[in-house]
Amino acid sequence: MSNVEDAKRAAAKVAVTNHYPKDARWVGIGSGTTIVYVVEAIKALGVDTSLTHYVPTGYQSRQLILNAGLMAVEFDAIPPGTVLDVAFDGADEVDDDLNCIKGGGACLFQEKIVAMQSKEFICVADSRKLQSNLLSNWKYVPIEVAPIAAYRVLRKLEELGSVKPAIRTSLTPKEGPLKTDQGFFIIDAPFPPLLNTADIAAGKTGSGAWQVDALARHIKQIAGVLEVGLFSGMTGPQARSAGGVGGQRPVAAYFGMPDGSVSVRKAAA
Ligand SMILES: O=C(CO)[C@H](O)[C@H](O)COP(=O)(O)O
Repeated sequence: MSNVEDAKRAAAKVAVTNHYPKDARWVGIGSGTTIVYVVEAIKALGVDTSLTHYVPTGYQSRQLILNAGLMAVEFDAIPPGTVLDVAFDGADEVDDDLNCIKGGGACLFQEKIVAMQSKEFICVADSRKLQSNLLSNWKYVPIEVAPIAAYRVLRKLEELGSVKPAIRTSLTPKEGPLKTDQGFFIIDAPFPPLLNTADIAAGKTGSGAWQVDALARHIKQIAGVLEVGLFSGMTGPQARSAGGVGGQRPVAAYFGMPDGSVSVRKAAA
């Protein structure tokens, strides 16, 4: 087992220990390689899961839930008014404000609606994802788009300053664009590193540098965009005190470090 895998497992264990309610009824399960260790940690708790509904964020996530012997309930089968107790997910990068880039695994749309339907969204990752600013190590924003609008969206992204945005292609021997679980395309749009709130407070703007929320809003406004892989704005508790349900930004992010420790970033209340 590599150090990175050990780090993911360690972070998942601490995140689940700290945030999994023992009487959970509705739990969001994200996508990717790290979430596998979250499900492992949930099973290791040894709590009764027979009445718990696990809401997947895509095909891989659903298979993970089913293979663990847990009950999978698709997002559109959640009874009206139900708020998930918690959602766990990985991330491609997390900044000082706990804004995230997601979508490396092409599941960002379902990941966002599950996070936003949850009281608490918890992020689990390894130290490579821990950065002060988004787009430092991970170089592009994944964006889910309607296939018919893909070339128009590419041009609009260039107008926003993206250099060489590209339609993601399939990793399989089948040539052509990768299709998401919605049958949409993913565009990967490189931008320069984004500004965090400390940069804004310090008056740092930088040429062509976007603030996270502002870039997310501008991309979302392009007709043909289903969802943007920038998770920013309110946390779940903030959204609920504003009369909403949940937020896109995690309340806490856990990072497995190379020395075996787990580093935690928590959102301000
Ligand atoms: O956003 C995602 C999928 O759309 C994943 O959560 C993200 O890519 C992290 O994956 P991994 O845990 O394999 O590093």
